[in-house]
Amino acid sequence: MEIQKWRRGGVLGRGSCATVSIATNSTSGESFAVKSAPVSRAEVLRREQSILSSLDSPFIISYLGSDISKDHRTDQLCYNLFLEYAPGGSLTDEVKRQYGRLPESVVRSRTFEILSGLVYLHDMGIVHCDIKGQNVLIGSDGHAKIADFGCAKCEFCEYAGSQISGTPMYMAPEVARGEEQGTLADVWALGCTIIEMFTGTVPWVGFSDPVAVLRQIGHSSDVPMLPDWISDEAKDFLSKCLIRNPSKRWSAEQLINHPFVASSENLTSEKSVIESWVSPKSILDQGMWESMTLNLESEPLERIGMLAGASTAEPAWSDDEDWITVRCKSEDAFVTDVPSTSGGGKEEEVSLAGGHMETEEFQFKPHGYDSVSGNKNCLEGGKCNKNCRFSDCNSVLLKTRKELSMRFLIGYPCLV
Ligand SMILES: Nc1ncnc2c1ncn2[C@@H]1O[C@H](COP(=O)(O)OP(=O)(O)OP(=O)(O)O)[C@@H](O)[C@H]1O
Repeated sequence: MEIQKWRRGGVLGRGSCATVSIATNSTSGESFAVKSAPVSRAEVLRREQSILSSLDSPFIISYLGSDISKDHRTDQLCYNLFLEYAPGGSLTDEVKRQYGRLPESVVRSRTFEILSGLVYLHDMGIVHCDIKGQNVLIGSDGHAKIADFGCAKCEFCEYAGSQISGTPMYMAPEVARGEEQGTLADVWALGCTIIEMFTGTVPWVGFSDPVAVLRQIGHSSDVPMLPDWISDEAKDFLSKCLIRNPSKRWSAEQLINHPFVASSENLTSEKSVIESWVSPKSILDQGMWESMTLNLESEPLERIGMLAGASTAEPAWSDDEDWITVRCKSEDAFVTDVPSTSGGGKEEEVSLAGGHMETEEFQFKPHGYDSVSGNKNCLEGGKCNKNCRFSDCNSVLLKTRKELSMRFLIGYPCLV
């Protein structure tokens, strides 16, 4: 359904080129994500739109439309890209929730899903150029979906894209040397993402300097170290992804038949769907230089400059939205009364419960999204119409006053 009237909710994340917020379709009541940037700086978003709008795969985040709106706070025109909302956050978030290591069975099915997305993209003549845990989102169907096409190159699109781009830690040797960035560079990055799923860390460890890591990737004969506890099948799969010479590296199409993933088609279990309903996170805890996306034109010094700039990211929550400050009265049971949403900054009391909250004072903003029943509103006019348990009403977002980088969903115990 075309999205004509919609309402912007709280910020889900901020990247280098855009802010992503949750939004509600005023006609259907359904939630979706809106990725916005000022019109004057929306070139990357328009490129993303031109690529995403031609795609249709369960393993790629769905495009729902776009428009231009006026930001009432700044009076600026904003370009908005409407996307399927991925309530499970990113794959990096999923790894963190599992204490930094996904079980091999889950790694297999996530790998199968990302690989299926890559086979589809490569067949369409598209190179993603920035595959990593942060750019894979977990959808409401429990599937991993490739997102963030801001760096993508497309053979047949209006915006072909030519420059080398991506995230240093995930770059293939030929990319780090600035030579080429084709579909096989996505396969190398997939190998790095699998290491991230197994270990919870970036593939190259012990580097404090992006130039050193680019030099290591581009000019040594090393490949990232494979975890020693994984199966031989997993090691063999990774060894095919992480071949330094791109002409010898396996393609996504070859890898989809590898025994590591061949049997995992239906492995995304009900459990992982349920586990995927969790708080989207701040980007601040992902602000390490290792994971920054860059558009790398050429020189190391320039690259460092870009990294330095990128690391000054703003907090993922802005204070100019109409959050309401509430005080936690009890540590048990229900949201018994959600105060009205009128008036940002107004302090009200609310009874909260279930799971410990480490702070007593926080802010919230209802979005009317119920994780149990799907897209139905469980909040009407700021009142909870169901006496939702925390876990029933997943999109009431909370944030602490003192730590802007933290946020919670009602229903989730402290995730800090
Ligand atoms: N469809 C979505 N559903 C839920 N959360 C999303 C969605 N799209 C993006 N996000 C959140 O917003 C964050 C930033 O989004 P995204 O990576 O697309 O922005 P970007 O500006 O392109 O980032 P980058 O700096 O990597 O280029 C993501 O890491 C994720 O947490």
